[in-house]
Amino acid sequence: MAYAVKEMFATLQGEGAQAGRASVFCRFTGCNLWSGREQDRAEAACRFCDTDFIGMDGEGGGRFADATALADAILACWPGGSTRRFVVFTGGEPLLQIDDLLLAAMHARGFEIAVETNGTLAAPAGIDWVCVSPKAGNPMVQRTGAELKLVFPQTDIDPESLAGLAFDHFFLQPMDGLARAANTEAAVAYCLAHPQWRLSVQTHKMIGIP
Ligand SMILES: C[S@@+](CC[C@H](N)C(=O)[O-])C[C@H]1O[C@@H](n2cnc3c(N)ncnc32)[C@H](O)[C@@H]1O
Ligand SMILES: Nc1nc2[nH]cc(C(=O)O)c2c(=O)[nH]1
Ligand code: SF4
Ligand SMILES: [Mg+2]
Repeated sequence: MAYAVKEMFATLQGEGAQAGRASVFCRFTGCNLWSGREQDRAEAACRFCDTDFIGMDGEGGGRFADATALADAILACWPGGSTRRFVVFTGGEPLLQIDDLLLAAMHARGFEIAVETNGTLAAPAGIDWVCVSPKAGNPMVQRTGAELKLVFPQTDIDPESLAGLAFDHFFLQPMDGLARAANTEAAVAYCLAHPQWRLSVQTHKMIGIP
């Protein structure tokens, strides 16, 4: 299968329990909850997205003909040596495109594989680190994983409704946008009162890296 990739770059994972870790980010084109066009945002199934995932015109983006071609490009992007290789598949919605061939090609190149998903699609087996970030009003199909990272606050999602799911880590990530400061304050207060939850700040935005 061919893969459509918006951009690919080396950076530090900015969010969640892997924050600070050297990574290659592979951002797939397209999402099932928003077209990505600003004129569609107000009516979209997910309305607070902070990401441009349209097209294949970003740094390192393009159409990759098969899993070997994409995996080789990701390896070429990896800045370190032969250990601790780490790829984060994101988007857009990466589970629209990830398949077993791609996972096998990354593992063959010595990569640990992480995925950032909205949880509306089942994750295939073989992903080493599944981060689910549920979106209010949309079905949560993928209900297990390494990390649940809830953008907070979202009307219609009470964190306690998710607190019993089988994840190793539970994070609240303040919703970025005009109300980021107030959302951060609310997330801090929530974590203080509900210590199962930890705060995930988007550290890459603070220090100005992608
Ligand atoms: C752009 S999404 C791509 C992956 C997938 N579609 C998803 O939603 O999880 C990557 C991460 O950014 C989070 N995110 C998106 N918009 C955000 C915002 N305005 N503030 C904070 N986090 C945001 C998502 O919830 C997700 O955890
Ligand atoms: N540095 C960095 N960390 C991230 N963690 C999740 C991101 C995403 O957009 O999926 C992201 C991102 O875009 N940049
Ligand atoms: S599901 Fe993820 S990529 Fe899609 S619009 Fe929402 S935050 Fe953005
Ligand atoms: Mg991002």
